[in-house]
Amino acid sequence: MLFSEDVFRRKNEHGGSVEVVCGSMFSGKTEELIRRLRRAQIARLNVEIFKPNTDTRYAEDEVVSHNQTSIPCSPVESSSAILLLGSNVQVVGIDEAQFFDDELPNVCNALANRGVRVIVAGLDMDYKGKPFGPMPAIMAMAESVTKVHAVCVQCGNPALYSYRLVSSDSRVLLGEKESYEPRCRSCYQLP
Ligand SMILES: Nc1ncnc2c1ncn2[C@@H]1O[C@H](COP(=O)(O)OP(=O)(O)O)[C@@H](O)[C@H]1O
Ligand SMILES: Cc1cn([C@H]2C[C@H](O)[C@@H](COP(=O)(O)O)O2)c(=O)[nH]c1=O
Ligand SMILES: [Zn+2]
Repeated sequence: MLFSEDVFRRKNEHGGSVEVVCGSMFSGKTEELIRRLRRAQIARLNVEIFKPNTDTRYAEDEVVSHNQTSIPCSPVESSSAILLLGSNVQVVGIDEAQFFDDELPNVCNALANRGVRVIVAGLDMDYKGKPFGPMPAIMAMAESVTKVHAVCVQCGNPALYSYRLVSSDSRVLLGEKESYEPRCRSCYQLP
C-alpha cells in the first residue's frame, strides 16, 4: 500500500517539499513524524530532526511520542537555527512546530527551495480551538497536509480538539493527560 506522502514524492523525486502532520494532542502526530523519518533513514537519506528547546516533557534531545517511540533530535532556541544545518541534509523533521516563532514558515520554504524534504508536526489548534502559532501559515504553503485524529475520551468519536482540564489562561502550558484530553466537536462544547 502507498502512503499518501509517497504518492506525492513519486511525482517530485528531485525537488524539496513541505509536509505537515497536524491534529489534536494524542492524535498520533509524533508517531507519524517518526514513521516518515525512519523510512527516510532506511532509505539512507541524510536526516536532521529538530524541536523547540522549550519542549522538555519526555527528553531534551529526543522526539518522544505518548506511546514511547522516540528518535534523537536537536533542541533549538529559534527557527533560524534550523537553517544552519549542513548542505548535505536531505530530510528535515520538526516536532512541536506550534511553539516556534513566526519565521518558521519562511525557514521551511527556504529549505524546500534548497531541495530539502521538510516534515513538520504540530498542533493545529490551541486549547481554545484557535489556530496555533506558525502552523496555519505552514499548512497554507505545504504540498501535503495530513490531519490525524485522537479518540475522544468522552464518547469514542474522532477527536480534533485538545480540551484543557486545568485552570490556566496561558496559551503555552506543557502537559499530558493530567492537563489535557482529546475531545470531538460535541464533547468539546460540553459545559
Ligand atoms: N485518546 C487517545 N486517542 C488516541 N491515542 C491515544 C489516546 N490516549 C493515548 N493515546 C496514545 O497516544 C499515541 C499517539 O501519541 P503521539 O504520536 O505522541 O500523539 P501526538 O503527537 O499527536 O500528541 C497513540 O498511539 C496512543 O497510544
Ligand atoms: C492544546 C495546548 C497544548 N499545549 C502543550 C501541551 C503539550 O505539552 C504540547 C502538545 O503536545 P502533543 O505532542 O501534541 O501531545 O503542547 C499548550 O502549550 N497549549 C495548548 O493550548
Ligand atoms: Zn466526543
